[in-house]
Amino acid sequence: MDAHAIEEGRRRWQARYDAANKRDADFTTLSGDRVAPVYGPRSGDTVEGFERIGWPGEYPFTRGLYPTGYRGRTWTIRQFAGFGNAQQTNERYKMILDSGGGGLSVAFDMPTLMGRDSDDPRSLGEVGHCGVAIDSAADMEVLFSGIPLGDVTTSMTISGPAVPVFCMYLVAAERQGVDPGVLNGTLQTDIFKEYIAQKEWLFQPEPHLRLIGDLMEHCSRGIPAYKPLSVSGYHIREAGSTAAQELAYTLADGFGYVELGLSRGLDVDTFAPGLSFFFDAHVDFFEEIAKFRAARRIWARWMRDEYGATSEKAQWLRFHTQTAGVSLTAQQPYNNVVRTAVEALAAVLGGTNSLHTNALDETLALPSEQAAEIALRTQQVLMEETGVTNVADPLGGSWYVEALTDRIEADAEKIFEQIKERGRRTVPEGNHPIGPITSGILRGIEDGWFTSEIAEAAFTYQRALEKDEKKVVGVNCHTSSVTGDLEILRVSHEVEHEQVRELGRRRKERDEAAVSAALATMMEAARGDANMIEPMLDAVRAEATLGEICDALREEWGVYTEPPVF
Ligand SMILES: CC(C)(COP(=O)(O)OP(=O)(O)OC[C@H]1O[C@@H](n2cnc3c(N)ncnc32)[C@H](O)[C@@H]1OP(=O)(O)O)[C@@H](O)C(=O)NCCC(=O)NCCSC(=O)CCC(=O)O
Repeated sequence: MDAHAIEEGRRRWQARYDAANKRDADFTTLSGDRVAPVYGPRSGDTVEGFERIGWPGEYPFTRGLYPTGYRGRTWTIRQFAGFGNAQQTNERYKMILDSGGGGLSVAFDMPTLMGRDSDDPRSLGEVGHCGVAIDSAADMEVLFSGIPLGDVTTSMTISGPAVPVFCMYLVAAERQGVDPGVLNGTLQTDIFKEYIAQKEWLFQPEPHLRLIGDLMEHCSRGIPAYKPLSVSGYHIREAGSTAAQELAYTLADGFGYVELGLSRGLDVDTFAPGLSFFFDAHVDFFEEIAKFRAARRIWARWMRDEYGATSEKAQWLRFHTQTAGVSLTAQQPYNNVVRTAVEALAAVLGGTNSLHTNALDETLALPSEQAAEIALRTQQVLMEETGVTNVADPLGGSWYVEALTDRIEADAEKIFEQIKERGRRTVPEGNHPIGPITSGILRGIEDGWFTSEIAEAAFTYQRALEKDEKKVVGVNCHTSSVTGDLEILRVSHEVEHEQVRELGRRRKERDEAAVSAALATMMEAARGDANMIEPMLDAVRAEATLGEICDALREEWGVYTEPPVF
């Protein structure tokens, strides 16, 4: 790009920066020097390929979504939390909000994630262990008691049974007297990544996609600020993928949901802002920063050029980041604080919109209160002390970071082509029921391609670790240590007994005939084409349980079984 065009861009950025709201904060260095809100090429310089880098707040958004960077608003501190019953988790949420957490993020226990009630025999021993147990709308009401749902943005990490859990959240809001139309938050919902990596699915892919389509339609019509999908690379990376695979599979999944919305006749500029993303921040500092920058650029280009998005918000890739659970070690667990800080810094320098920092004890158990506090304080140290919020995309223009960004983007584009090619093999061009990328994803799930690609990458890394080519402190180098064992959080089995008793009591008190009638109406919708959200909401209002709703759907749609791959 020639010097004149660069100067024009700088002026455009400056005008938008001047017009935007800024935080009332000190934007100087520790020594008191003023710094500019963004840096770019020297005046008069020509920079080849500068249109790929650009300025914060404009297409292709490589340098961030906002002209102000974090001067307008800092990232949301959103700590993922949940354990025991709704009452215990509610207390933890109040502690998080009181200590400066900016939003909530619900972790559900394994039975809830699998759409099973706490008294299901398969739930035995798991209730309240890796998250909070939610059986019905009454639990959701307790979970958010005293927390105004109209004011606090809440993210819920659940995909298989996301839709009935979302209905419980809407009913809890109704019971607080909050108009569901004003709710703002995020539901994970991303079923593609369940088949690809996390493996917590319920139904066959096609009916499940129809249910997600119903959810997208419902939200885009009536809950405009809510993000019904958090397209997740985190679990793909944690399963052992490379950074480029994480990026490419996740963005491809995102394209799949765009194709789903378009196939339902929804307007891309209306529904696309409801697609949000979720990435891992692993320990290779610069590669991660490059990944986040490439993610924004690829998404903006595909949304504009492939899917016809014209509004900026529909081209924006907004993302939450979690530091890499898989990088934490049980050996010398205090080192995990350092890893988490470095990973969190990479997320921030990559422009994350929301962040969770892992607790040092998470390889051993759910975080203790002290470990959760250190994790939260890690973000606060970055935000308040280090000066990283002063300048937007401070690494933009670094030869290394720009080259890495380009390389990861090129690798991702190659993977998109492979996915499309798999789709072409299944369905002839022009006949895709949802879209070409979706056909490729479904084929890749069906024939185990994603799983084996990830397994291959995981194996390559593990071999490198075992040959000492890659190092992990405390594991294959610097192993001697004076630190002792950590106190870890143990969730008592009494929680399970209490939850089962409470569920039994609620079942006795509800109007059985109303529950059966509401479930029957919901199943009629499931068998036809009508949007299922309203009838599901009625079932939830009648206190139908999560297990009852999911079992009815499992019966109709069939349970997914993964094909064996050797
Ligand atoms: C979009 C995100 C990513 C973030 O939403 P947030 O509400 O926190 O932030 P946001 O939308 O970026 O910002 C809030 C509002 O401020 C505006 N805003 C932000 N920065 C601004 C700036 N500089 N200038 C002007 N406006 C700005 C935004 O446009 C938005 O307004 P408007 O709305 O008006 O635009 C959302 O989807 C989210 O919260 N995701 C979290 C997902 C999550 O928690 N997942 C946990 C998974 S945990 C898991 O899976 C477990 C893994 C394990 O196994 O451990």
